[in-house]
Amino acid sequence: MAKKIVLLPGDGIGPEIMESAVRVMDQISKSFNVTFSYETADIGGVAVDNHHTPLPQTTIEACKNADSILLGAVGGPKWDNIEVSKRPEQGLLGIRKALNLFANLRPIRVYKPLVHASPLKSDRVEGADILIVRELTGGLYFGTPRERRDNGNTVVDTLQYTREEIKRIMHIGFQSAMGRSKKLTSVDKANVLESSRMWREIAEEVSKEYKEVELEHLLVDAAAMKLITEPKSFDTIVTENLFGDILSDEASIIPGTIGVLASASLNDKSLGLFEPIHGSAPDIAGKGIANPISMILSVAMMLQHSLSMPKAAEVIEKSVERALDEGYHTGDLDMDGKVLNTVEMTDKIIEFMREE
Ligand SMILES: NC(=O)C1=CN([C@@H]2O[C@H](COP(=O)(O)OP(=O)(O)OC[C@H]3O[C@@H](n4cnc5c(N)ncnc54)[C@H](O)[C@@H]3O)[C@@H](O)[C@H]2O)C=CC1
Ligand SMILES: CC(C)CC(=O)C(=O)O
Ligand SMILES: [Mg+2]
Repeated sequence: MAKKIVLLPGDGIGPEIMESAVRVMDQISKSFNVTFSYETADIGGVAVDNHHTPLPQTTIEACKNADSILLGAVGGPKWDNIEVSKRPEQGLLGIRKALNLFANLRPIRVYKPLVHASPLKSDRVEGADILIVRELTGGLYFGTPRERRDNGNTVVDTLQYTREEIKRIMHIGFQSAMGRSKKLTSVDKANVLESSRMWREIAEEVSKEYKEVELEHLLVDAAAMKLITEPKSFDTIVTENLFGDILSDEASIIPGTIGVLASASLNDKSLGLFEPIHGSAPDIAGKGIANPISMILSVAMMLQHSLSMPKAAEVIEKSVERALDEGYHTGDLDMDGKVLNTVEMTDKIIEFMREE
């Protein structure tokens, strides 16, 4: 039976790189003799324009009935000054909450050809391989109250976590570390924040169930520095929502561009949403030059984590690596070789997929 994939292209470069994703899926379909059926739905700014809300109920329903979901990106200057509940970003936060996608996996791998694309010294980045496990449905992005008070002269955001929310993401952190090199760095700000002190306590508690995993704690400010100075000292990182958001964008310096970083957002069932870690890149939207690799590797993560097709995921990863290895890249990467646009880069990757 056909696997039902909901496509949420969103805004800015979202639709441009989603086209690449669908072409790659079509190739997988041919090579592996599987059928995908696609349903496209609105989210973010495009949904505000078409439905007056960044997350229409029809989009939530389509996602709930899907085998898996791909998302491009949301947001852009057009919607920066509308009322908060209608901001495109609320659509993304809303779908994460509606589907309980609490575990966000953000791998940072330096493909060999990217070693010299990084602004960091190559001996620091060669072989770096990090997985950031980011809590995705709690913390500052969701806590209430969040409001202006005192005639607009005071502002409140709320950082709230329950014990259960921390425990479940900690288990994902430890389980991920078990499948890798058994080292887990829990990142917090326990010298200042009560929420971080509870985070650290729970990390210690849960670690008793994973005796083989070496657990270390790192304060987020020091972690931000060490990620750049010693990226290879990390294996798996587990952290709360805001810290994970910031640290993963920072980590894009390691492979040299945010345009190659993909992610999986998973719940406790088997449903997942797969998306690049970057945003809608309004500065390059409409020019056809976005790097499609972040989206194409999100397809690979979907095949791996959601559709039980690890071989197909491998074909995509190998083809991406080969394209980069042969010098083909988009303009966001500072490396030797041939600069291609989004469509040409996708063509190259698909050409190599056919040869796998
Ligand atoms: N998951 C999502 O949908 C996210 C949405 N946003 C939204 O996106 C909009 C723009 O946010 P920014 O802060 O500019 O972050 P951004 O991630 O969109 O862009 C940051 C920089 O990275 C570049 N970049 C990003 N993706 C690229 C790709 N695939 N290829 C080549 N270059 C790429 C952009 O051109 C820009 O210079 C905002 O409205 C923001 O709220 C931001 C982050 C995540
Ligand atoms: C709501 C989003 C714009 C948050 C974000 O930047 C992300 O998830 O990477
Ligand atoms: Mg972000």
